[in-house]
Amino acid sequence: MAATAFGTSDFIVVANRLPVDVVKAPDGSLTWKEAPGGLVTALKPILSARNGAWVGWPGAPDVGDGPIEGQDMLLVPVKLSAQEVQEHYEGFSNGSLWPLYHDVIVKPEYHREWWNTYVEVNRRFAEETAKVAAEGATVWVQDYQLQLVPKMLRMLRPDVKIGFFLHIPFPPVELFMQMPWRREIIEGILGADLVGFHLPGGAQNFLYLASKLAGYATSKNSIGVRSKFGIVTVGFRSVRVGAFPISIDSADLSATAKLPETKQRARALRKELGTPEKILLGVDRLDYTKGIDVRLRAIGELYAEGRLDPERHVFVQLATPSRERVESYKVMRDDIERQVGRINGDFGRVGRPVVSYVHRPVPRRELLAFFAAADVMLVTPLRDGMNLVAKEYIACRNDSSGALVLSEFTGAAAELRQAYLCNPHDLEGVKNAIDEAVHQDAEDGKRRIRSMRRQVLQYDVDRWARSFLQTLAGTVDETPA
Ligand SMILES: Nc1ncnc2c1ncn2[C@@H]1O[C@H](COP(=O)(O)OP(=O)(O)O)[C@@H](O)[C@H]1O
Ligand SMILES: O=P(O)(O)OC[C@H]1O[C@H](O[C@H]2O[C@H](CO)[C@@H](O)[C@H](O)[C@H]2O)[C@H](O)[C@@H](O)[C@@H]1O
Repeated sequence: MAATAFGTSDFIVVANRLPVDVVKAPDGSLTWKEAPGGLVTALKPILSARNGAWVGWPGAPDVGDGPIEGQDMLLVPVKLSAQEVQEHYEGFSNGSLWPLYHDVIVKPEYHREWWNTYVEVNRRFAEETAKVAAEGATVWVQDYQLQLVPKMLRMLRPDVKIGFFLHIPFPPVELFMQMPWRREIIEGILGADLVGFHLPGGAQNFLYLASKLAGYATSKNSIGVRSKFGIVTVGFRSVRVGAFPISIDSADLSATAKLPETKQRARALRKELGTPEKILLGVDRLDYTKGIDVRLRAIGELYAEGRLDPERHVFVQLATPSRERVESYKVMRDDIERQVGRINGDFGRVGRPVVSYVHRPVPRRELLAFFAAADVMLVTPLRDGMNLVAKEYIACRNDSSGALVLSEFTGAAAELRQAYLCNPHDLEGVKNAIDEAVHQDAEDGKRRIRSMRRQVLQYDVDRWARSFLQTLAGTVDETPA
């Protein structure tokens, strides 16, 4: 699959963001920087290997028109005005859909203007994609920001094969029914030939809604892990619906973590942190779904109860800025920074904070050195579609040392059963999981990490993409579960 000489492509990823963001320097010049989040981490190696095209928003309002060659792929920018960014991205995508699909952790807001702009922006994405898709191309539409694109694209280009993958949880019917435009969303997604979710539960929720809300006939079979799927009959078409848990480029991460320079940097980090006995680490986009506040509360109480020792145990939280203009994100940032200050005030000393907090993205190599240095990784979301960070940490533990504390409310918990699993709503449970992980028996710890490494190294991002794309192409067994 490749971009053709005529500016069209036979393999296209359509995602809200391009894999790089345009940044405007004070002198007006434009540069590119890596876009945040797991969707980009996962899809970049897939598209580079296939030399396809990526249609997406460039993260800035005023980039030039037309496709851009680069990054082993054709980048097709969809320009959005400031108002469209506000109403489509910050508004409907991250003020309505994101909280609704993440268990209403904050209250979703529903505004007709946001919805109207969501429809318009989805239409623009569909039109741009229709222009660059070669005859019979495969188009893979990504995520909640673009749920109407499959249907719109099918109307414009009935010749292309359309896949849709949702990177976040798909909620149960009781929550989804809140959505004022619920039927339009289900119909939009059903424009695809194949609809993928991380977990069988999301696929089941979707099948149920397609039948009960939109009245389509669905296969009654239950969906198992990976290649089993259900069917929705839409007119003369069959739409397959299944679970495809995403993963990471495990071998590449493992190899980079093994490099002498990564190990050296990991040793240097330990020194910079005051050579503690144990380093605890959190790595997240600064998002209220990630449970950063929960882990800080747990750590504060563990220091207060003497179960963690400020002289021997330090915590590092790396937080990438995210959706900073959305009010709930501002409120959460203030809360987290207040908690960091309080814990350091109570338990740190001058020149030796117990919590080191960084509010900016860390370069990839540096991040891997942190994973290699961390004795205990804390992943405590209140809800998360998958959570690639948990898998990245495991891939970097080449000597099988370390421990993972993992929320049951992540997609990753379905695969990483040997983690110290916890319920993020149960503070004592989170504290106990952290305590156990910090004080684990070394041999038991190795057994756990080895077992998780087998899973992560075997089922990598390439297998994820291949299993989705082969199902879309109809080259795998189509017998439902
Ligand atoms: N502070 C950070 N610096 C650099 N990369 C980060 C940082 N926080 C998260 N990342 C990267 O972003 C991705 C996050 O993916 P994931 O855990 O699936 O959650 P999400 O996509 O919701 O942000 C991972 O590849 C992770 O390594
Ligand atoms: O584009 P942003 O608004 O900056 O947000 C970043 C991405 O966040 C979400 O990531 C999800 O995808 C991951 C990979 O499948 C998954 O592991 C994680 O659980 C999800 O939260 C979002 O879904 C993406 O669209 C964003 O680009």
